[in-house]
Amino acid sequence: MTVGLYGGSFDPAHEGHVHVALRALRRLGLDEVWWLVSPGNPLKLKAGRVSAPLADRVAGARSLARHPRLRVTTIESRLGTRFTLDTVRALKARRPHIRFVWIMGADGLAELHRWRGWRELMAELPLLVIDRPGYGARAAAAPAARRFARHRLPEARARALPRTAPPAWVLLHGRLDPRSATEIREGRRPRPAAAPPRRPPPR
Ligand SMILES: Nc1ncnc2c1ncn2[C@@H]1O[C@H](COP(=O)(O)OP(=O)(O)OP(=O)(O)O)[C@@H](O)[C@H]1O
Ligand SMILES: O=C(O)c1ccc[n+]([C@@H]2O[C@H](COP(=O)([O-])O)[C@@H](O)[C@H]2O)c1
Repeated sequence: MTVGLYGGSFDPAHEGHVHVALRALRRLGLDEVWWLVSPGNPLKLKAGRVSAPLADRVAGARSLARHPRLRVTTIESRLGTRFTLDTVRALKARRPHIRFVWIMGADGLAELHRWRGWRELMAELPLLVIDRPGYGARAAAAPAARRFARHRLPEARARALPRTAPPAWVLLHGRLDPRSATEIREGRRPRPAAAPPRRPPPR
């Protein structure tokens, strides 16, 4: 079984998140994508940023992630982990038969070198990066992209990513989604409405 781990604050969740999760599901042919609603992004906590309560963020994500292969979870709060490296190691130990892939937007790759143990994380599981307006070039030139340049797979080989030994990563270009939680919180975009159920993706 192959599972994409999609970590985020989801404060609030929006259609950009659904776009990322469904692209990952389809391009990689994953069995499931698990949304890991973070109890607190360590970098945001350090900067003193306060998020909405976890239960509210989970409820918002569930109202959007209406697809049989998308699961919105509170795994990190249940495990008591905050750093992604700890979460991934705990999940791999508990579910040794699952092939995990980490999923993030291009802004995440641009910042990855600020995460605790980011080099070790790259050695734990493959990474899928989905391009995002304004971040593609920064991501491709970021310290993590340079450090792991020789482990980058071409987009055409994205489907092989879940079964490729880490470190391995792909930056997927293509249709971009401009939505962001910051804009929604600042009132520049309306809050997302609950979406109707979706049909399963073509396999
Ligand atoms: N429109 C988007 N396109 C690509 N990736 C996205 C998009 N929106 C969010 N992501 C990715 O989803 C993950 C979770 O993002 P997060 O919950 O922080 O939302 P956000 O819109 O980036 O929020 P904020 O504006 O508060 O930083 C991150 O890896 C982020 O890069
Ligand atoms: O492990 C870290 O040091 C780390 C630092 C920053 C962010 N993360 C994770 O990155 C994911 C995206 O966070 P966010 O707030 O940008 O949506 C989420 O799962 C965070 O826990 C992890």
